[in-house]
Amino acid sequence: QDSAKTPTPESIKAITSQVDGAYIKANTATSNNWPTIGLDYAETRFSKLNQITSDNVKGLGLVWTYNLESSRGVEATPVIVDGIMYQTAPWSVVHAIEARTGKRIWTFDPEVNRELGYRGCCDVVNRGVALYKGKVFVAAYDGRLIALDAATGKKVWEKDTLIDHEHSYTITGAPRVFNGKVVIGQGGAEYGARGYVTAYDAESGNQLWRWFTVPGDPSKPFEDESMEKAAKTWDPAGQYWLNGGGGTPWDTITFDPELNLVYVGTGNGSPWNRNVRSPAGGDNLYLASIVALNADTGKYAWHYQETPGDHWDYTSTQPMILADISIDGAPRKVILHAPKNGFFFVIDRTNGKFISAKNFVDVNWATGYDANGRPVEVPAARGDAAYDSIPGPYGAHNWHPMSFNPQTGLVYLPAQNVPLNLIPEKKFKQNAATPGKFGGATGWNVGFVLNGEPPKSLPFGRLVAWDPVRQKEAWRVEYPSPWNGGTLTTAGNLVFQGTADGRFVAYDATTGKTLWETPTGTGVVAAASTYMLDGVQYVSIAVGWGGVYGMAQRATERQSPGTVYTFALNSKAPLPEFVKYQTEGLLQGVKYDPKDVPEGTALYVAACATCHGVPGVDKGGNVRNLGYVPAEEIANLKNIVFKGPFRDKGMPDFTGKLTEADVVKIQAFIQGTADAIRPKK
Ligand SMILES: O=C(O)c1cc(C(=O)O)c2c(n1)C(=O)C(=O)c1cc(C(=O)O)[nH]c1-2
Ligand SMILES: [Ca+2]
Repeated sequence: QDSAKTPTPESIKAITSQVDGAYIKANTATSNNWPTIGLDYAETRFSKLNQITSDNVKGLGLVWTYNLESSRGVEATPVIVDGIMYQTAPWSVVHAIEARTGKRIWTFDPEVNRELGYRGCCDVVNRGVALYKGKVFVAAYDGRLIALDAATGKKVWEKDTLIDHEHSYTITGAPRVFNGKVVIGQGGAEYGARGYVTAYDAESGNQLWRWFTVPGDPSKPFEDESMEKAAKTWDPAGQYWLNGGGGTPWDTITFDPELNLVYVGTGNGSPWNRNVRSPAGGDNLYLASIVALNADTGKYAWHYQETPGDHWDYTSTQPMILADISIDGAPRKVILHAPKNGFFFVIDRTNGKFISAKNFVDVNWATGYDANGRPVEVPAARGDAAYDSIPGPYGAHNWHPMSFNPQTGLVYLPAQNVPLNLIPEKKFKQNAATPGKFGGATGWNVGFVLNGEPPKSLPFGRLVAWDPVRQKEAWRVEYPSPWNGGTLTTAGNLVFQGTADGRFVAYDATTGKTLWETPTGTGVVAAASTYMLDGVQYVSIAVGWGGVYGMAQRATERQSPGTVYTFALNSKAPLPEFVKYQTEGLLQGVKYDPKDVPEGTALYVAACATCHGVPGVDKGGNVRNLGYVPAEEIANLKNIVFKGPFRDKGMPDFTGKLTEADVVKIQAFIQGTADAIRPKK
């Protein structure tokens, strides 16, 4: 390459210090750069670039790859300005990469204590950085918000954003920056947590405002009027504040420069089960809602609740898109949103008024929405009996970003069903770690027994092209597995998506026809970005299988490290050599007493199942399945469970949480299960 173009700290400083609100707005006119994870403040993920088109995309080839040296889920979209790329990896590690060559500029590891991996429900992922006036902002898994010098990767400031360290708070989301403020939420509502968003001064890190998503302890004063209003929709008999109530805004927070509002997508109830959280019922504001806040003050402006009285982990944290579209002949400023609950929403973003909602997959909890924007519920969905939740808690759409192409008028949406059965827990206790309760030993406490009966719904993964005006599917692509990547759409009439089975694919945006694809080193969950550099259009995607579904499941036999791939027309770099998934045969020969299996089952469900899945039945995702590890490891399980060797990979130390006798029972369950499923000769 032209050495004049090799980035130096001075040149990176000059480039990145230009990035502010005006820059991001100006870039929307050209899409030459990709300065925020969603491309623009509206987070359309629609690029105006059209060098790569549906006619020539078959000539797309690899330019370079960059090894993120990670094994867990990679969820961040690459951010690129003038040849400098910022990408995050698992454990909130930031990489600055030369976009021309794929060479490393710097990396920053916030050194999150790996033993705290279990404090998050859903893999030790990170959804990306925000770039603003020469600084890169990243939220660390352990709750710190960190500002880095974009040129050097050196820390400028760091703030602990957590209100306490007793509840199991973590951060996986990307911060958003606007008007000199950096805003971040957090996760934790599977464990007991109270959600909030906080704005910090981008220069100094000083806290500017904070807004809680749900009311707190009623014996204390309300933080603001919105909390006073919300408290009326909760039943204090549930003592929800002990568990936090939930509403954790763990992903989308979208800034609207035109209306000076910030839209926050709030999370599920904590615990999930409303019958124990708020026994008399109620909407439980502001769970599972879109809430608009004044961007300057953080003051509540309006809300629309997508799932009143959430009962199924139906978060509304899924990425939203701000669009100006014509409905019934009138121009409307809307939010396009597809939360976990399976309905596609069009909301007026000037006032939060419901415009329309339609299910984009089959659902069984509601038959539709009435004219006032309330769901018409199916009573069995809140009953006392075992219930096949469709969508299940993995959502009909999870965090994987969708995109909106104004040329086709279509939204490209990664949809799915992951079957799950919910049995209401009869003797729920706040913050209790009961054997038999999924994740109980590591703090999960949702008020349901999961898969106590085998779910009967069928899994699927699907790319849906959705017309938000007609509320109708235009086309679809079926996949062999749920949990496919986010989407990118372009003026070249293209949709790009990575897949769970390890491919990166380009589709015709109008018809859904497959135009090009390449294999990738592992399953893809993140979304791609595209940008111009020296007159050439590039497409980059970060590949790394994981997230909540990807810890225990897999859909490809490839298991390469997290890797950024960059493509351009007529480029022919060879693909890297892929790493094959290594597995021992089905576990055999560990001695156990069959009488220990029932108790071992309950202990395994509480301590191991969240990450390791079902031994032998699941095949292992980015965390190994214990039915396919060397027999010596299971025979010596206590050496792994107590102060064990995998603590630096995210495994908790179970000292004080399990006893040696418990571990013997868990061994019995693991080997017993492997023996039970072994084909009989
Ligand atoms: O309630 C929460 O606080 C919370 C947090 C997170 C997270 O921070 O990643 C997820 C979820 N919930 C969740 O329900 C979920 O399905 C999920 C998937 C993922 C992922 O990254 O794959 N995170 C989360
Ligand atoms: Ca959740």
